[in-house]
Amino acid sequence: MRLDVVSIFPEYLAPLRQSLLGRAVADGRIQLEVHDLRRWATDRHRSVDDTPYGGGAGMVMRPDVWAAALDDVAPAGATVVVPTPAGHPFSQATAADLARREHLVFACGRYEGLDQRVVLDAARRVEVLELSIGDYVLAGGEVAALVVIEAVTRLLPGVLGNPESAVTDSFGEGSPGLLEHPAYTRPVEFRGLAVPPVLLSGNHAAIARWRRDESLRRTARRRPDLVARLDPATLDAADRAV
Ligand SMILES: Nc1c(O)cccc1[N+](=O)[O-]
Repeated sequence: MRLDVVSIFPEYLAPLRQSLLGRAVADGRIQLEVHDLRRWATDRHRSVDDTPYGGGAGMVMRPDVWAAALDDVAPAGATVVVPTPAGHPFSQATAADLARREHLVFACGRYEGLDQRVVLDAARRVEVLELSIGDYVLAGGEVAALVVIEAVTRLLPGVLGNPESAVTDSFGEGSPGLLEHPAYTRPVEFRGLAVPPVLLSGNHAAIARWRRDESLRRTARRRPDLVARLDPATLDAADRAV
């Protein structure tokens, strides 16, 4: 997979060269290039934004600068991802879809975002996905791009240390639509808090049952919206008793 990220703050993307992803980049399993949007600015002030038509607060990022950048960085076949609070909700399913693509280009906006014609123009020749990672206000798209890139690249074969955890995590492909159960490690007692005895029992069936019950309880408490989406056919009698 090739990743290109365009931003006026390229240094924001430095975390992409750390940890497992950084190792995949260093050994060439993933190609990564981060671009400073101001490289495509044309005036002597290297400006990238302007006042909004129709008035209102804030500044809008200029279409000429962004279009020139995407013309260079997003060839035919690439998928352009625009992180924006107005985007389609990003989910694990979206991450799995993006993980199957060859070339992702992240257009990280600032201020009030990109002139909409940047999206409309790019969409004439490549797929453009406007995605939101959540209903809260960020200063720009860079942090959202980091979230999406991590969620996507950890699904790529050979990038994640333990492929199994990509399946068992909350929302992972192996997860039945439930939040992950609580996890414990040594010591068996810590500050007066003990590990649930079932986890020490060696009884794998009982451990699996406890973990499922805890997932159901946690999901019912924290994410009733996920419970409402569960397929009743996937719940057995023991589930219903939780
Ligand atoms: N929420 C938000 C934002 O405020 C700015 C850029 C991107 C996002 N987002 O992807 O969710």
